[in-house]
Amino acid sequence: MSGVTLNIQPDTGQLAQAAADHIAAQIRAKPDLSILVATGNTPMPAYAELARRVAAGELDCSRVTAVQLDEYLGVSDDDPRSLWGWMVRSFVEPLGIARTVRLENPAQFEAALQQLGGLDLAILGLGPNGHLGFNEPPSPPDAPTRTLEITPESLVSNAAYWGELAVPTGAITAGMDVILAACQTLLLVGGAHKRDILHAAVEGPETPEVPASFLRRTTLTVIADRVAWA
Ligand SMILES: O=C(O)[C@H](O)[C@@H](O)[C@H](O)[C@H](O)COP(=O)(O)O
Repeated sequence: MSGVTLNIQPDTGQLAQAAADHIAAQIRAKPDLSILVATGNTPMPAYAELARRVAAGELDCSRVTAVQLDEYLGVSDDDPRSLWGWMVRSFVEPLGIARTVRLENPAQFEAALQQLGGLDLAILGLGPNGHLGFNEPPSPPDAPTRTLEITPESLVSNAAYWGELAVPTGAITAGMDVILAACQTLLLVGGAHKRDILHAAVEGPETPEVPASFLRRTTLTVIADRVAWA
């Protein structure tokens, strides 16, 4: 079943609370939830709120499986730019998650997902160019898990994460096919600079030029702050 639920929050703090509520409710309903986990800046306050709830004994994530969404090519585990490292530090460890699926290569990843029985939830951020993970435009809905060159626009947006360090130019990403097969998708969007692309994703035509526009084929919840929508 597909359908879009739009949840507009007054500010980024309440966006994080609403996102944590949404994710926590799904974990309570299915404690062995399998979750595709975005890094990037937008979800971090929500992950911190989930970690607070775990530490307070309000939420148990010990049976959850965390699945890696994307990674730069040629970056070792101890490199500060490792997206695996970012996911482990921000989500896996603070939530007490024991099981993970790492994205190493397309064949390994697809086999691991099959063994897992698919994804229950995909937590996603929205690229300024409409990308999901590193499914850069143009990405059709059947774009598979693959390695690719990061677009100049995403190199600029990713530079904000790493200070003086250069952004690697290659990446591997879970495919559009993997994301769109998730039982539910959650798109987290904050900031006025995302307004146009958010409207394109939610209201514009479905097009490979805006990969996020295909999320409407899934059971999609968008949680955004007011400036990203108004
Ligand atoms: O980092 C990731 O996991 C994704 O590769 C990326 O798709 C990200 O979610 C968007 O680029 C939005 O990033 P922000 O949340 O930092 O705006």
